[in-house]
Amino acid sequence: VRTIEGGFIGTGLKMGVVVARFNDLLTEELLKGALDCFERHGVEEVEVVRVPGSFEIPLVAKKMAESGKYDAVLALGAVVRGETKHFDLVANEVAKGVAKVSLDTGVPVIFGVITVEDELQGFNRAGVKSNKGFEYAMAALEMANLMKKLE
Ligand SMILES: O=c1[nH]c(NC[C@H](O)[C@H](O)[C@H](O)CO)c([N+](=O)[O-])c(=O)[nH]1
Repeated sequence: VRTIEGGFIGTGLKMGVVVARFNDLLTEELLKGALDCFERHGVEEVEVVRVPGSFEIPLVAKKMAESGKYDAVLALGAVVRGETKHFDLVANEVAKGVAKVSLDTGVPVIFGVITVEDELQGFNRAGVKSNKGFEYAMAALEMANLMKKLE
């Protein structure tokens, strides 16, 4: 049986990150975790693009993926139910949009948008208990390497 897996070595990989400014107390922490992960795995080329909110992520992720400049695109955002009545709308649209971009372009786009009830839950995921940004960056490394192996 031959199993194919993507490793976590980042040298030679080009990573794109699109991060929402909305709830930036949370998203900047997610970004810090992701950049720490990339750096510690040897990624030398990372470009960070900021958008107003998570709803804008899919369009910019598509533009980045289509540019052919990145081995993977990491989408970071935080949708907090407490603040918005249209929590589900934003969260669902972003998830659907990110998945579509990935399939349409063939570039891994990692869904790193935390959807939480309130800011405290958000902080728990953005560094207090764990940093989901680091974890999502690991998925980006694995997928970037895996796609190269499947070529
Ligand atoms: O990233 C977020 N954007 C949010 N809204 C802004 C949205 O992403 C767009 O930027 C805005 O609708 C303009 O298109 C949020 N809320 O509404 O609460 C949120 O919790 N998180």
